[in-house]
Amino acid sequence: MRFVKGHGTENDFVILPDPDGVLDLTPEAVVRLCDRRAGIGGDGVLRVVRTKAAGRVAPALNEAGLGDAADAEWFMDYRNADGGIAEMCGNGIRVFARYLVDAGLAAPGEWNVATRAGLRRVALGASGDVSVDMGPADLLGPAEATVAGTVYRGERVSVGNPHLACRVDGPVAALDLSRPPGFDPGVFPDGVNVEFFRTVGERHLEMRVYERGSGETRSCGTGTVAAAAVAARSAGETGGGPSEWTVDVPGGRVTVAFEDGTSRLTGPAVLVAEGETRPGWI
Ligand SMILES: N[C@@H](CCC[C@H](N)C(=O)O)C(=O)O
Repeated sequence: MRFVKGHGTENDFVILPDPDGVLDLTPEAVVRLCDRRAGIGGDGVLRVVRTKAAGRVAPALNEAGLGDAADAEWFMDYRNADGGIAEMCGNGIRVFARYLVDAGLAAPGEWNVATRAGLRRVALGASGDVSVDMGPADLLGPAEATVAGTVYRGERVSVGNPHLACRVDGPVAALDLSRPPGFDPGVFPDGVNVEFFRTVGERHLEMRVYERGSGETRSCGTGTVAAAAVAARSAGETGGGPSEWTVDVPGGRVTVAFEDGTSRLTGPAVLVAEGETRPGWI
């Protein structure tokens, strides 16, 4: 099985080129690939499938209107490190787009990628940062997370996938995220990605995240959009006007811009290695 390894602000992925959707990518195989000691290591897997073959790997979604090759040539089949499926990945889609250009499967420019959350438009050059139109960040009301016995009030946010973005007063580095934050499973029946953020300057946040299905990661693109959306609303910037936020995460920095009811995530996407798994290992 051929693979490429890449990351976006150190949120790292095993990329599996599978244009015809023929790999038997079981949850167990994903866990083995993402294992940092016995496998390749990663926060998730990005399977690269032609949209016209996506019916093989995501049949229900395809029937619900994933789009077709005219809308998006490629489908991002994203998996968390625990083998579970997620709707969207903001760092992953940048790495996915960089891989396609690097492999000569897409040209630099602007085009759609099909995801389980719908189509997302990426913009990238021959090298450098990648921008993604992430769609609207929907603020859905208050909820709580618990870390080491302390309750943090936050906001439920949908960026295609579920988030709980909690503002904290002190440095995010002080939080103990060695265990999963507690949350109400009645509010989040499918689990949730929990962000903790603090304002460190004008339209400038620092953030840490505990991801559903992957644990604490060095960055979460959809999470940065969720945190910036909550911060923008607190700053009274809820209209269609331009509002650009810088978000520092342990693995680097991204920017999140809101305009005309949508959000744009911009940040690095780096490919670091490629290879082949040993026959029979998976
Ligand atoms: N790291 C990703 C989000 C990946 C999916 C998430 N763990 C979930 O289960 O929703 C990002 O960069 O957005």
